[in-house]
Amino acid sequence: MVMQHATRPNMPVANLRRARQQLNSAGAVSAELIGPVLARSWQRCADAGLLPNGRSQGVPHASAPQLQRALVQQRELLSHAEPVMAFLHEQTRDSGSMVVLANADGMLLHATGDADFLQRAERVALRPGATWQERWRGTNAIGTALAEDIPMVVHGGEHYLERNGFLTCAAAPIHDSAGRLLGALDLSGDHRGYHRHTLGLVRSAVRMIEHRLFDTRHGAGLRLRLHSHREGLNSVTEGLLALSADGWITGANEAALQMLQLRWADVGAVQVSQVLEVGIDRIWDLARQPGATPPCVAALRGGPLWLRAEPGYQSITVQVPQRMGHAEDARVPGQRVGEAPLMAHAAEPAAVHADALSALDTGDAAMRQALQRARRVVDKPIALLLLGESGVGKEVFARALHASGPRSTQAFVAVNCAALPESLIEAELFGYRPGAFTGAHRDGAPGRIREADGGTLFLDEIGDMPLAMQGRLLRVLQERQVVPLGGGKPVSVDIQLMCATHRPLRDDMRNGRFREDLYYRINGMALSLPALRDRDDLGALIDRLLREVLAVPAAEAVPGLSPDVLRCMAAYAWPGNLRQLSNALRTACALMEPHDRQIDWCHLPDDLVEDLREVQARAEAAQQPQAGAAPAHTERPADGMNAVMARAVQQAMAACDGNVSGAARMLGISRNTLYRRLKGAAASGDPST
Ligand SMILES: Nc1ncnc2c1ncn2[C@@H]1O[C@H](COP(=O)(O)OP(=O)(O)OP(=O)(O)O)[C@@H](O)[C@H]1O
Repeated sequence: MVMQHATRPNMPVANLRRARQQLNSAGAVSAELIGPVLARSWQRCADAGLLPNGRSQGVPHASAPQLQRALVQQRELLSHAEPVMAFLHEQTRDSGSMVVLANADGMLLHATGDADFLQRAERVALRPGATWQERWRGTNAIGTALAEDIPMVVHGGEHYLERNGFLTCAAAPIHDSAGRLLGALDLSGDHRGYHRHTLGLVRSAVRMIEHRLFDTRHGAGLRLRLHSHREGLNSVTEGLLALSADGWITGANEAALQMLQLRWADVGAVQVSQVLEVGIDRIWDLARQPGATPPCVAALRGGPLWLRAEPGYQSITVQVPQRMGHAEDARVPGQRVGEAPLMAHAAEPAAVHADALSALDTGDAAMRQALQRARRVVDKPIALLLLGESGVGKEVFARALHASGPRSTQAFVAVNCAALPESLIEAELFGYRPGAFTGAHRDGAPGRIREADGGTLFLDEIGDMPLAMQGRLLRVLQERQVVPLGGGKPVSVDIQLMCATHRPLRDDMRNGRFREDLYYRINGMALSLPALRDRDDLGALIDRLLREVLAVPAAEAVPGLSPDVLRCMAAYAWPGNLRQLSNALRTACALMEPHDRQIDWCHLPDDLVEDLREVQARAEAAQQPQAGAAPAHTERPADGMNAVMARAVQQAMAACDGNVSGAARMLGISRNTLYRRLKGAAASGDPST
């Protein structure tokens, strides 16, 4: 099979042709012909059953709501990548190219580039929402860079699928400061425009993104910048280390790992004094003298390095006015005694992140009370226990609290204790040393508790944790140290603990299913989140969820629900709570046609329609004097349709601050109809309207 397209000079077309022939006849390809990386990739594609000249069947493409969800999940990456992508596009403008960002699953999140090339790229689905994993698109820079976790160029005929042979692409993986793969950045263009500096440009852009992510995550704490040349400090090629106050390395970038000859598994497990000839006290001294000349110190496993230390905004000393409280009270966790926080900086993230908690307040009294109580302990080391039925939003609540607190720039690590097999929980939580057990990764793993160091550990479904593991967890919480499986030195950890369960944990404790000592450790304060059927803000909640799904700003209208549907929803028991409501609205948005003005029965998932129709039938039957059917679990007892409608009207009016037009839009009815309903309610003496 002969590929049509040219390749770059150092990969002879003849080699590619022979490698194709080998693959066709022997099912295997020789690394000598095309290099080990490409050979491995082609082999994976062949093993996945891809035909070089075929069309792949069933390639996944995200729907608008799925893409929206992926964008929300990766909003931090996106917010840092977008300006860098714009910059990269600026550098390559009019060269017939485009810049693409993909998540770790190879789904394209964002693309920008020259209009004519964007159009050509559309033809091979190089656009947001498409998946560019190797198994669907064959060897390509994004998919292969992610699979191999290395920066790489895939040029012309090196693409496994013939139809991608017109492209030349350079991509590099993006990592966070713990080494987790977040996605890849790619620059694609016509293969005739190949330039050998393209990969260098992409790598620099990725370093910029990783720098920005690092600063956001670790800006509050002590950091070191490293370089083998003094002029390299503060450039994109510098090494970055985040340090705990007592000198543990808690985050890094790849350059720092290379300079110090460390691996990602060493992050959280190695002290700075083990790799650099400098103690933590000297680093703190340097951090307090921002203008001082950077010193050059010996790296214990490499050449000398210039370094600059930065204290982070939590540690900078300023005078705190007395009326703001005692200086001691104003101290941020992790801050050293005798220092007070720089209020201007500390207040700034607080103001930004307070929105995360406020956004959860859509008017329900029980939820508001839980939020207010949580807000009071947000900056205190109090373990929080969130109680409530499945799907009420316990994890969403925990994330919002983390985002609103002083640890917001640090990790939020969620572990679902019910989802892990008992045999894996231990390794997952506590980490393990190389070779600790059969099947262990050869580099070992730091474990989720250490990944949460400096941030928040969220243990979901803690009630399902096996008793033996409860004992180990208790020891970690008491001693604030983790010992990885397979032995080794205990590693200190500083975590804010939040736990959640839908189980009656007190009962479990009384009948021996849950350790009493652990119960009191994790329950510094318990908050119960209301079930959706007990909330009185359904209208406002729906409005907020729709805005989120459709990414509509507050000032613009979102489609309303048909009055019929809303009435039934208000009377429904919602066994799956907010998860069920949110999924139903996502489905509805995906099924709406551009001309649909409101969400109606035809847009809802079938099983929900079935339940809601049952609610409707029972409510109508209840209005007939002789209809005696007992209400099913799907219906609120004694709710006639009029009462349901009155409540829906009341909620909509409250959500819109009494604005009749807004409430009518939310209910999907005309203003006149709403006035009629308000009048009717007043005449019938309904106190709620
Ligand atoms: N306040 C909210 N705003 C928007 N969506 C929400 C909110 N709360 C919950 N959801 C939706 O409900 C889903 C479930 O939320 P979450 O995982 O926090 O619930 P949970 O109570 O922790 O559930 P479980 O006990 O099953 O783990 C979320 O993925 C989200 O789609």
